[in-house]
Amino acid sequence: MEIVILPTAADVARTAADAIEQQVRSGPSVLGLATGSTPLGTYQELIERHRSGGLSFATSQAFLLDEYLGLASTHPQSYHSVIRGEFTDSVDFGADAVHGLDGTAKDPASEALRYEASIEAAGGVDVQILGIGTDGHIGFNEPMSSLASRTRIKTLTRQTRQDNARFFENPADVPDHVLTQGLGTIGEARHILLLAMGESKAEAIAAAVEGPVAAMCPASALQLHPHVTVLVDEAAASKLAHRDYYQDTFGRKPQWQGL
Ligand SMILES: N[C@@H]1[C@@H](O)[C@H](O)[C@@H](COP(=O)(O)O)O[C@@H]1O
Repeated sequence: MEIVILPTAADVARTAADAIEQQVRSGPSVLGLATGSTPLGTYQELIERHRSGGLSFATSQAFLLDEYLGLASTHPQSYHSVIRGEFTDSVDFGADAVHGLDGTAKDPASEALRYEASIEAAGGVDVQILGIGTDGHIGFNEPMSSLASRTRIKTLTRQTRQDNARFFENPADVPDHVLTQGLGTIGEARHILLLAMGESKAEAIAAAVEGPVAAMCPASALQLHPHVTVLVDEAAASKLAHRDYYQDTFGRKPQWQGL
Protein backbone atom coordinates (compact mmCIF):
# COMPACT_ATOMS: atom_id res chain seq x y z
CA MET A 1 0.00 0.00 0.00
CA GLU A 2 1.27 3.43 -0.80
CA ILE A 3 -0.13 6.27 1.29
CA VAL A 4 0.07 9.67 -0.40
CA ILE A 5 -0.85 12.66 1.77
CA LEU A 6 -1.57 15.75 -0.30
CA PRO A 7 -2.29 19.30 0.85
CA THR A 8 -5.80 19.68 -0.58
CA ALA A 9 -8.75 17.86 -2.08
CA ALA A 10 -7.87 19.43 -5.45
CA ASP A 11 -4.43 17.79 -5.26
CA VAL A 12 -6.08 14.43 -4.57
CA ALA A 13 -8.32 14.89 -7.63
CA ARG A 14 -5.38 15.86 -9.87
CA THR A 15 -3.19 13.00 -8.70
CA ALA A 16 -5.97 10.44 -9.20
CA ALA A 17 -6.66 11.89 -12.66
CA ASP A 18 -2.93 11.58 -13.48
CA ALA A 19 -3.00 7.85 -12.69
CA ILE A 20 -6.15 7.30 -14.76
CA GLU A 21 -4.84 9.37 -17.64
CA GLN A 22 -1.62 7.36 -17.66
CA GLN A 23 -3.63 4.13 -17.83
CA VAL A 24 -6.02 5.35 -20.54
CA ARG A 25 -3.18 6.71 -22.69
CA SER A 26 -1.41 3.34 -22.46
CA GLY A 27 -4.13 1.67 -24.61
CA PRO A 28 -7.66 0.24 -24.38
CA SER A 29 -8.43 0.21 -20.67
CA VAL A 30 -11.05 -1.02 -18.25
CA LEU A 31 -11.83 1.51 -15.54
CA GLY A 32 -13.71 0.83 -12.33
CA LEU A 33 -15.80 3.86 -11.41
CA ALA A 34 -17.19 4.87 -8.03
CA THR A 35 -20.03 7.26 -7.31
CA GLY A 36 -20.45 9.48 -4.25
CA SER A 37 -18.96 12.94 -3.85
CA THR A 38 -15.33 11.85 -3.39
CA PRO A 39 -14.37 11.17 -7.03
CA LEU A 40 -16.23 14.18 -8.48
CA GLY A 41 -13.11 16.37 -8.61
CA THR A 42 -11.25 13.58 -10.39
CA TYR A 43 -14.04 13.27 -12.96
CA GLN A 44 -13.98 17.05 -13.48
CA GLU A 45 -10.22 16.86 -14.10
CA LEU A 46 -10.67 14.05 -16.62
CA ILE A 47 -13.45 15.92 -18.42
CA GLU A 48 -11.19 18.97 -18.61
CA ARG A 49 -8.29 16.88 -19.96
CA HIS A 50 -10.66 15.33 -22.52
CA ARG A 51 -11.81 18.77 -23.68
CA SER A 52 -8.51 20.54 -23.73
CA GLY A 53 -5.86 17.83 -23.66
CA GLY A 54 -7.18 15.32 -26.15
CA LEU A 55 -7.60 12.58 -23.56
CA SER A 56 -9.88 10.00 -25.20
CA PHE A 57 -11.89 7.22 -23.59
CA ALA A 58 -13.14 5.92 -26.95
CA THR A 59 -11.39 2.57 -26.62
CA SER A 60 -11.98 2.17 -22.89
CA GLN A 61 -14.75 0.53 -20.92
CA ALA A 62 -16.05 1.31 -17.45
CA PHE A 63 -17.73 -0.74 -14.73
CA LEU A 64 -19.67 0.77 -11.85
CA LEU A 65 -19.15 -0.58 -8.35
CA ASP A 66 -22.71 -0.77 -7.18
CA GLU A 67 -26.36 0.18 -7.64
CA TYR A 68 -29.45 0.77 -5.51
CA LEU A 69 -31.98 -2.04 -5.75
CA GLY A 70 -35.35 -0.83 -6.97
CA LEU A 71 -34.08 2.24 -8.86
CA ALA A 72 -34.33 2.07 -12.65
CA SER A 73 -31.25 3.26 -14.54
CA THR A 74 -33.27 6.36 -15.52
CA HIS A 75 -33.95 7.34 -11.88
CA PRO A 76 -31.90 10.49 -11.16
CA GLN A 77 -30.28 8.92 -8.08
CA SER A 78 -29.49 5.57 -9.68
CA TYR A 79 -25.72 5.24 -9.93
CA HIS A 80 -26.17 4.71 -13.67
CA SER A 81 -27.69 8.20 -13.99
CA VAL A 82 -25.25 9.76 -11.56
CA ILE A 83 -22.14 8.52 -13.35
CA ARG A 84 -23.53 9.60 -16.74
CA GLY A 85 -24.32 13.08 -15.41
CA GLU A 86 -21.06 13.51 -13.51
CA PHE A 87 -18.61 11.94 -15.91
CA THR A 88 -19.24 9.51 -18.73
CA ASP A 89 -21.66 11.58 -20.83
CA SER A 90 -19.11 14.41 -20.86
CA VAL A 91 -16.33 12.35 -22.42
CA ASP A 92 -16.23 9.95 -25.37
CA PHE A 93 -16.88 6.44 -24.08
CA GLY A 94 -18.48 4.33 -26.82
CA ALA A 95 -22.13 3.38 -26.69
CA ASP A 96 -22.48 0.37 -24.35
CA ALA A 97 -18.98 0.88 -22.92
CA VAL A 98 -20.23 1.98 -19.49
CA HIS A 99 -21.54 -1.00 -17.55
CA GLY A 100 -23.63 -1.08 -14.41
CA LEU A 101 -25.78 -3.38 -12.38
CA ASP A 102 -29.52 -3.40 -13.14
CA GLY A 103 -31.27 -2.27 -9.96
CA THR A 104 -34.61 -3.44 -11.31
CA ALA A 105 -33.50 -6.95 -12.30
CA LYS A 106 -36.23 -9.49 -11.51
CA ASP A 107 -33.60 -11.90 -10.26
CA PRO A 108 -30.84 -9.88 -8.56
CA ALA A 109 -28.75 -12.99 -7.87
CA SER A 110 -28.58 -13.77 -11.61
CA GLU A 111 -27.88 -10.12 -12.33
CA ALA A 112 -24.91 -10.32 -9.95
CA LEU A 113 -23.56 -13.37 -11.78
CA ARG A 114 -24.08 -11.70 -15.17
CA TYR A 115 -22.10 -8.67 -13.96
CA GLU A 116 -19.21 -10.74 -12.65
CA ALA A 117 -19.06 -12.51 -16.01
CA SER A 118 -19.09 -9.24 -17.93
CA ILE A 119 -16.17 -7.85 -15.90
CA GLU A 120 -14.26 -11.04 -16.60
CA ALA A 121 -15.14 -10.95 -20.31
CA ALA A 122 -13.72 -7.42 -20.49
CA GLY A 123 -10.43 -8.74 -19.14
CA GLY A 124 -10.83 -7.40 -15.58
CA VAL A 125 -10.42 -3.88 -14.24
CA ASP A 126 -7.13 -2.05 -14.83
CA VAL A 127 -7.69 0.84 -12.43
CA GLN A 128 -10.43 0.95 -9.82
CA ILE A 129 -11.37 4.25 -8.16
CA LEU A 130 -12.79 3.90 -4.66
CA GLY A 131 -14.21 6.26 -2.08
CA ILE A 132 -14.75 5.12 1.49
CA GLY A 133 -17.82 5.29 3.73
CA THR A 134 -17.55 6.74 7.23
CA ASP A 135 -17.92 3.17 8.51
CA GLY A 136 -15.11 1.90 6.28
CA HIS A 137 -17.30 0.48 3.51
CA ILE A 138 -16.11 0.34 -0.09
CA GLY A 139 -18.65 -0.07 -2.87
CA PHE A 140 -21.58 -0.94 -0.65
CA ASN A 141 -19.74 -3.62 1.30
CA GLU A 142 -20.90 -2.73 4.78
CA PRO A 143 -19.06 -3.81 7.95
CA MET A 144 -19.01 -7.59 8.37
CA SER A 145 -18.99 -8.19 4.61
CA SER A 146 -17.00 -11.30 3.80
CA LEU A 147 -13.48 -10.40 2.71
CA ALA A 148 -13.98 -12.95 -0.09
CA SER A 149 -17.43 -11.68 -1.16
CA ARG A 150 -18.56 -11.47 -4.77
CA THR A 151 -21.21 -9.25 -6.36
CA ARG A 152 -24.45 -9.68 -4.40
CA ILE A 153 -27.32 -7.99 -2.58
CA LYS A 154 -26.48 -6.08 0.59
CA THR A 155 -28.65 -4.29 3.14
CA LEU A 156 -27.47 -0.76 3.92
CA THR A 157 -26.73 0.26 7.49
CA ARG A 158 -28.66 3.12 9.06
CA GLN A 159 -25.41 5.15 9.01
CA THR A 160 -24.93 4.74 5.24
CA ARG A 161 -28.59 5.55 4.54
CA GLN A 162 -28.18 8.71 6.62
CA ASP A 163 -24.90 9.61 4.90
CA ASN A 164 -26.50 9.21 1.46
CA ALA A 165 -29.82 10.88 2.32
CA ARG A 166 -28.41 14.23 1.15
CA PHE A 167 -28.71 13.05 -2.46
CA PHE A 168 -32.44 12.30 -2.16
CA GLU A 169 -35.38 14.70 -1.85
CA ASN A 170 -36.79 12.71 1.03
CA PRO A 171 -34.42 10.78 3.38
CA ALA A 172 -36.97 7.94 3.50
CA ASP A 173 -36.42 7.43 -0.25
CA VAL A 174 -32.90 6.02 0.22
CA PRO A 175 -33.29 2.36 -0.72
CA ASP A 176 -32.60 -0.28 1.95
CA HIS A 177 -30.97 -2.71 -0.45
CA VAL A 178 -28.27 -2.54 -3.09
CA LEU A 179 -26.29 -4.69 -5.48
CA THR A 180 -22.55 -4.27 -5.01
CA GLN A 181 -19.34 -5.79 -6.28
CA GLY A 182 -17.91 -7.85 -3.44
CA LEU A 183 -14.60 -7.31 -1.69
CA GLY A 184 -13.21 -10.29 -3.58
CA THR A 185 -14.42 -8.80 -6.86
CA ILE A 186 -12.96 -5.36 -6.15
CA GLY A 187 -9.70 -6.99 -5.06
CA GLU A 188 -9.18 -8.40 -8.57
CA ALA A 189 -8.65 -4.94 -10.05
CA ARG A 190 -4.99 -4.60 -11.00
CA HIS A 191 -4.50 -1.14 -9.45
CA ILE A 192 -6.76 0.39 -6.82
CA LEU A 193 -6.93 4.10 -6.04
CA LEU A 194 -8.59 4.74 -2.67
CA LEU A 195 -9.51 8.42 -2.31
CA ALA A 196 -10.62 10.28 0.80
CA MET A 197 -10.98 13.90 1.71
CA GLY A 198 -12.09 15.68 4.87
CA GLU A 199 -12.04 14.94 8.55
CA SER A 200 -15.20 12.83 8.45
CA LYS A 201 -13.16 10.13 6.67
CA ALA A 202 -10.10 10.29 8.98
CA GLU A 203 -11.19 7.47 11.27
CA ALA A 204 -12.17 5.16 8.43
CA ILE A 205 -8.85 5.79 6.66
CA ALA A 206 -6.84 5.10 9.83
CA ALA A 207 -8.74 1.83 10.36
CA ALA A 208 -8.36 0.82 6.71
CA VAL A 209 -4.63 1.56 6.49
CA GLU A 210 -3.27 0.94 9.98
CA GLY A 211 -5.94 -1.21 11.65
CA PRO A 212 -6.12 -4.98 11.52
CA VAL A 213 -7.52 -6.65 8.39
CA ALA A 214 -11.04 -7.22 9.61
CA ALA A 215 -14.53 -7.50 8.19
CA MET A 216 -15.57 -4.72 10.61
CA CYS A 217 -13.64 -2.33 8.35
CA PRO A 218 -14.21 -3.62 4.80
CA ALA A 219 -11.61 -1.25 3.30
CA SER A 220 -8.93 -2.95 5.42
CA ALA A 221 -9.22 -5.87 2.96
CA LEU A 222 -7.19 -3.66 0.60
CA GLN A 223 -4.12 -4.38 2.76
CA LEU A 224 -4.08 -7.79 1.08
CA HIS A 225 -3.89 -6.26 -2.41
CA PRO A 226 -0.50 -5.90 -4.14
CA HIS A 227 -1.08 -2.47 -5.72
CA VAL A 228 -3.16 0.03 -3.78
CA THR A 229 -2.54 3.78 -3.75
CA VAL A 230 -4.30 5.70 -0.99
CA LEU A 231 -4.69 9.38 -1.90
CA VAL A 232 -5.79 11.54 1.03
CA ASP A 233 -5.82 15.20 1.92
CA GLU A 234 -4.38 16.43 5.22
CA ALA A 235 -7.76 16.26 6.98
CA ALA A 236 -8.47 12.66 5.97
CA ALA A 237 -4.89 11.76 6.99
CA SER A 238 -5.21 13.40 10.40
CA LYS A 239 -5.75 10.19 12.36
CA LEU A 240 -2.94 8.18 10.76
CA ALA A 241 -0.30 7.32 13.34
CA HIS A 242 2.55 7.01 10.82
CA ARG A 243 2.05 10.20 8.82
CA ASP A 244 5.71 11.17 9.00
CA TYR A 245 6.79 7.89 7.47
CA TYR A 246 4.30 8.19 4.59
CA GLN A 247 5.41 11.77 3.93
CA ASP A 248 9.11 10.88 4.12
CA THR A 249 8.81 7.99 1.69
CA PHE A 250 6.51 9.46 -0.97
CA GLY A 251 8.42 10.05 -4.19
CA ARG A 252 11.62 8.61 -2.74
CA LYS A 253 11.35 5.06 -3.98
CA PRO A 254 14.70 3.76 -5.31
CA GLN A 255 13.02 3.33 -8.70
CA TRP A 256 10.12 5.72 -8.84
CA GLN A 257 7.63 4.53 -11.40
CA GLY A 258 4.71 6.81 -10.74
CA LEU A 259 1.59 5.60 -8.99
N1 LIG B 1 -21.53 3.32 -2.57
C1 LIG B 1 -20.91 4.58 -2.35
C2 LIG B 1 -19.43 4.38 -2.14
O1 LIG B 1 -18.87 3.89 -3.34
C3 LIG B 1 -18.80 5.69 -1.72
O2 LIG B 1 -17.42 5.53 -1.60
C4 LIG B 1 -19.38 6.13 -0.40
C5 LIG B 1 -18.76 7.42 0.11
O3 LIG B 1 -19.44 8.51 -0.42
P1 LIG B 1 -18.89 9.98 -0.51
O4 LIG B 1 -17.79 9.92 -1.50
O5 LIG B 1 -20.05 10.80 -1.00
O6 LIG B 1 -18.44 10.33 0.84
O7 LIG B 1 -20.76 6.34 -0.61
C6 LIG B 1 -21.55 5.33 -1.20
O8 LIG B 1 -21.97 4.53 -0.16
